[in-house]
Amino acid sequence: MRLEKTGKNFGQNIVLDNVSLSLDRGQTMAIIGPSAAGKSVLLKCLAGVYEIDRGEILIAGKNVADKADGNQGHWTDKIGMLFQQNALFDSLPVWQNVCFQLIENGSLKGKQARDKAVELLGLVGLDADSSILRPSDLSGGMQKRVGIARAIANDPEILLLDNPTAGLDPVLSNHIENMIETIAKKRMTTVITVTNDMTIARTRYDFLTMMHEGRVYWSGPRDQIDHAKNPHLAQMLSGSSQGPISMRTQNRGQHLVA
Ligand SMILES: Nc1ncnc2c1ncn2[C@@H]1O[C@H](COP(=O)(O)OP(=O)(O)OP(=O)(O)O)[C@@H](O)[C@H]1O
Repeated sequence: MRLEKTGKNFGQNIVLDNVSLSLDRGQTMAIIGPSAAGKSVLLKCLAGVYEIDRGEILIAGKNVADKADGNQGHWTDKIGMLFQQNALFDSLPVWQNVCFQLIENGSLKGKQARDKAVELLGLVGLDADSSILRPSDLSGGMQKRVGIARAIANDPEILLLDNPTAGLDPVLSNHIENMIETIAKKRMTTVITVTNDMTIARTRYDFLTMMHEGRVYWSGPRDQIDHAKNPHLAQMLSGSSQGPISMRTQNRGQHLVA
């Protein structure tokens, strides 16, 4: 999977600017960065939720962003995504949420789908009883795990996770990160995870990328992190309020702290 000089605007707001990244199958990458850096938009562009305005998204060598080329096909079927707000349907029980895509495309129905959902829920530490509940009956952490179970339901080649451990206790976070690692290594799934947990970012993924104001500020393998001489990265990893990254309002350039 490769992003080549990818760009995305919302009106006048340049949200992704010249983003180039590359991962081989089975490799994993954590993406960090301050609020509004473009992390979620990057994942959504990769998942086909948003179209990019510039550059290329290459999957298995094909530019899937180039509609004219007829390359798009069903590439989004190869992608599983956990959205930041989970995006679960409250009108459906948990098991139908988990197997939503498989039910929709006719791969599974009825008891088969329910059994598959229970199996997937087990992987994320939820018991079978939770499968018949509505998402709103679950705690925030449980909803997050249902979202992860849904993201892996179609055995994706590329797994995109927007803050998978947000709101989870350390034991569960560890369990989820172990599961992500196992999926990546055993199924050769490429994983890109946006996270605010700096320990997870620097220890659990093959590569780390830091974004800031829509650009890649630093990207490299895990063993290079401690040698990086990038003040943005150093500040982000240490969580210091002193440094080049200042607190910003929603609008680019308007700083709360100079
Ligand atoms: N659908 C949209 N329409 C207009 N602007 C958007 C849309 N989605 C995101 N943006 C803008 O794109 C920028 C990047 O947003 P994004 O959600 O990618 O940030 P982020 O790095 O994930 O931040 P956070 O860590 O706070 O979730 C922000 O300025 C945001 O307001």
